[in-house]
Amino acid sequence: MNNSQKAQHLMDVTYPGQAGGDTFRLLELLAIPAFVLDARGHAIAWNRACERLTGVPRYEVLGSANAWSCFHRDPRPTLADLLIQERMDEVGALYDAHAQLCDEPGHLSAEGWCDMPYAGRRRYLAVDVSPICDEHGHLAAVVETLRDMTDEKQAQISLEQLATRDGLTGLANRRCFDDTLHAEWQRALRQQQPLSLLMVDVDNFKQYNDAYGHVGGDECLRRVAGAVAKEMRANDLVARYGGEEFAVILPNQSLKGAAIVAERMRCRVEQLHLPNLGAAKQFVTISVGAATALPAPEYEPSQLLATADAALYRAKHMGRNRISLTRESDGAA
Ligand SMILES: Nc1nc2c(ncn2[C@@H]2O[C@H](COP(=O)(O)OP(=O)(O)OP(=O)(O)O)[C@@H](O)[C@H]2O)c(=O)[nH]1
Repeated sequence: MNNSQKAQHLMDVTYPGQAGGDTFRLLELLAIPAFVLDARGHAIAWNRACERLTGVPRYEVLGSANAWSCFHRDPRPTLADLLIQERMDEVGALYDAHAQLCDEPGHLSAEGWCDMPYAGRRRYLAVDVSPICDEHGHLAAVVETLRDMTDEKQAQISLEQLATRDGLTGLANRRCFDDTLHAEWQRALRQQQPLSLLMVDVDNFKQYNDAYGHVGGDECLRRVAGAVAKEMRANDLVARYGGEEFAVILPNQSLKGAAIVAERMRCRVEQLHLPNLGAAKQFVTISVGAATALPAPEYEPSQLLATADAALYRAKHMGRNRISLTRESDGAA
């Protein structure tokens, strides 16, 4: 039996007497993972490549409405399900990106992360769906083809990280900070919410470098960065602003809340107990300036920065290892 006879035999066994058997046979020969759902959402084809991608053999899927469970841990429809159930308005919420494949309705592509619970590794899949209609134009089935784009996606994420991360500490870099501050300022303006900013500076760091060398200084910056970042919530951003200075954006946070975060950071760094024998406290400490603004069209984010900077300067002036908050006289923010 040659390969094509073998494939034919396999399809006859798998889909005995199935209408559209030729289509399914072709599908089986495809190197691209593909499956077909009928108009009720039941799987009627599941090719070899799809078995390899998902780790699920066809006999476990065919005839069931559970194709989704081969891709996701929690219940959620495949793109083919969405097309069958006429729920295309949900595509945007379920996938990272999507587009119409051609002018004809129902031909769609989308991409996003899938858990792949049986294959055992998350994968970023690009998915295309196309409807199959009967002679009356009614939807009879939907073909879904899949491409594993995990390597490409990871390369893209790494590139984005290179562009937005600080190489020494792994925190957001200055460019990312500037972009985020601008975006958060606009959001706070639209939503009329407060925006808080912390400027954080390592105390007596010149002495630290002098005592422990530049390599020791770098390690110290990494430890301080880690401690500062531990106080962050999901929507906050902590960045290396430059040298031994860090900046923290706290969206929708009052000055009182910002002061609490700042004090927690100060304590956390102090508790690292990193020796700095040249400093008064004998340990590495930080000073923090906090400022809050309710953005208005006549103000600029740079004013908030200047106010937080002034507060930081005051904390240094008052003896370091402390936080200082905005005062009215510090400016508009
Ligand atoms: N190891 C290391 N040192 C850095 C880095 N960036 C800046 N520095 C050093 O940080 C020190 C900052 O010194 P100063 O600006 O005088 O401030 P300070 O000694 O911390 O004094 P106060 O801020 O007033 O408490 C300088 O010695 C810089 O060379 C870095 O990436 N790695």
